[in-house]
Amino acid sequence: MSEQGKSRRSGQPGKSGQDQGQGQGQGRNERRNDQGRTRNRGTSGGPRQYSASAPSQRRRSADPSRLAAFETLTAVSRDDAYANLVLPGRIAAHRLDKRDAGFATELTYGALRGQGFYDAVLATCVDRPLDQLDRPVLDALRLGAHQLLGMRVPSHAALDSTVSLVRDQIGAGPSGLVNAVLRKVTARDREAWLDQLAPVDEQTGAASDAALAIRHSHPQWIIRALRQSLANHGRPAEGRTAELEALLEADNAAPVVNLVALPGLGDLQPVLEAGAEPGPLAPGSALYRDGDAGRLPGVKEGTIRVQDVGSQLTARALAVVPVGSAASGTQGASGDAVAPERWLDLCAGPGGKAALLAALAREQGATLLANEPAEHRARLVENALAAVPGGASSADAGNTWSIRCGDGRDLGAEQPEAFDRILVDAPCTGLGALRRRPESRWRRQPSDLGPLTELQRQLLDSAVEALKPGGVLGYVTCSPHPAETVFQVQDVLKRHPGLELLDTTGYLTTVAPALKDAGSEPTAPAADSGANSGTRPGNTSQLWPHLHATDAMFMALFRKVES
Ligand SMILES: C[S@@+](CC[C@H](N)C(=O)[O-])C[C@H]1O[C@@H](n2cnc3c(N)ncnc32)[C@H](O)[C@@H]1O
Repeated sequence: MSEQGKSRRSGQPGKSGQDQGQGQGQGRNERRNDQGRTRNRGTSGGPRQYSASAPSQRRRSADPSRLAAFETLTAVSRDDAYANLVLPGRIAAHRLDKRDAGFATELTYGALRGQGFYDAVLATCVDRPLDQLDRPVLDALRLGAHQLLGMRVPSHAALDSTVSLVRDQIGAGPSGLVNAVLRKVTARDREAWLDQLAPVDEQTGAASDAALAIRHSHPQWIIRALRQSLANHGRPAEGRTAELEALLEADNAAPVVNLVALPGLGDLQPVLEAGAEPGPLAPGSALYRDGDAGRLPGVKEGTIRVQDVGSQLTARALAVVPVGSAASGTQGASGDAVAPERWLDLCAGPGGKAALLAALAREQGATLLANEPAEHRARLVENALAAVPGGASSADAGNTWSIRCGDGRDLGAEQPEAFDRILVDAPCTGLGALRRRPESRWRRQPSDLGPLTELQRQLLDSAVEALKPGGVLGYVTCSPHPAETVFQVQDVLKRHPGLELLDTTGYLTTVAPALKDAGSEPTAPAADSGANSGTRPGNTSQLWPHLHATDAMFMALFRKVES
């Protein structure tokens, strides 16, 4: 199989691709190294005050697990790094055992998730605005505050260890300030701080958005968007605030590791024997609660993959929808053999869904083109797909999959009516994955929505053009924000009257019957919400962390009506 234009064979992502990776927290034209740090940022995090002693001398006296957490936080705040990419390297560098690695992980993620609350507390204990503190000092204060107010670390241990860390890593002067501030923090426990800073109405028990923002450590604009989305999805008005709080709490809970065995390639049995439990929702899935999933059999080989169950279900649902008679893969009236189906993953990086789709395509005798514009992310896609035989550069005949490194907005014009199934897993705010990306809620801004929704719209238009008549399109976001989900669906239906919205919930429950059995189907726009024009209940689907223990994935399935 040879792809035209900017298409590249496996292993050779094209030079034409630019990093336009807004997907899940990434900005345009960013480059990240293996540690997840942006390159060439130098010391953009503002002035730093390091002590005069050599790093090797300093490190000797700092507690290694706290040091790993501190280094991760400073990389996040100074270099815009992703904590989940930096932390494993720091854990390895400090040779932390399982227990200490667990402590460092809780400390890092807890401090990042709880930043809204901890900053509100710290602001009352510091004699200047927090943004006037050196960033490493603020990072250390957040680590101290989380130990004092969010973990069961005895106060004296939290205080002493944080002060030593600051003395070793930043200097004696800042350690005095940190000592004084954290002593003030110890004056109240968590509940007392919440009562002071984020009171609830004594009569009604209701909290303002400002109070919820502190109580659950989310920016207010995200709280408003989540409330709106719950309302649009017909969640009962009575108890909606309690439901909103349950959702915010789910965002703050560490997610259980979800695994998937690539169909026809991965064997779940050894993983279950190694301590994983069978996944209750998705076929071929497992949950792992016991440490480093990287050590489980099959994970290194890539046939067992770490992937949120919501993501698994969207890929599987796209694969089961029947395509119309004009598309490939269906038997003609004469019974003649027809061409294999062609599948497209338009926004594939880093390749989670593409790997599952490629394995499903291989089983169904179809082929997959995985497209990604950012070169370094296209390489991640290639790594993800490596476990599936039949890559375009492999000796294997058949070429199950290939990679194109280019802008998905060009693909429709480049290859019109070429694909039977297309996944548009669009770049989005990622508000549905706050559990996994603890820093992203503080990075995202409401102003991100405009460019992202415009890009989603253009990618959808390109996908519609690339879709064969009778073909199936899956639109997916890892966000429940109405502008990225139900309103995007209404708009695409208006722009393309030849698109038919399918029973998405029906297909999701086909691949995950447990969703129905548990009486917990994905939610759909309510009749009176204004978000359902042109749609029926069930024909878009929203999963939720607090209802389904998945990321808040949205999916809408369409078919291009044959002319
Ligand atoms: C939500 S992520 C996709 C996640 C992926 N499907 C997975 O399951 O691993 C969105 C991806 O879209 C890519 N992207 C950004 N701009 C794009 C464009 N113009 N065309 C195609 N993809 C784009 C981003 O780089 C990012 O990798």
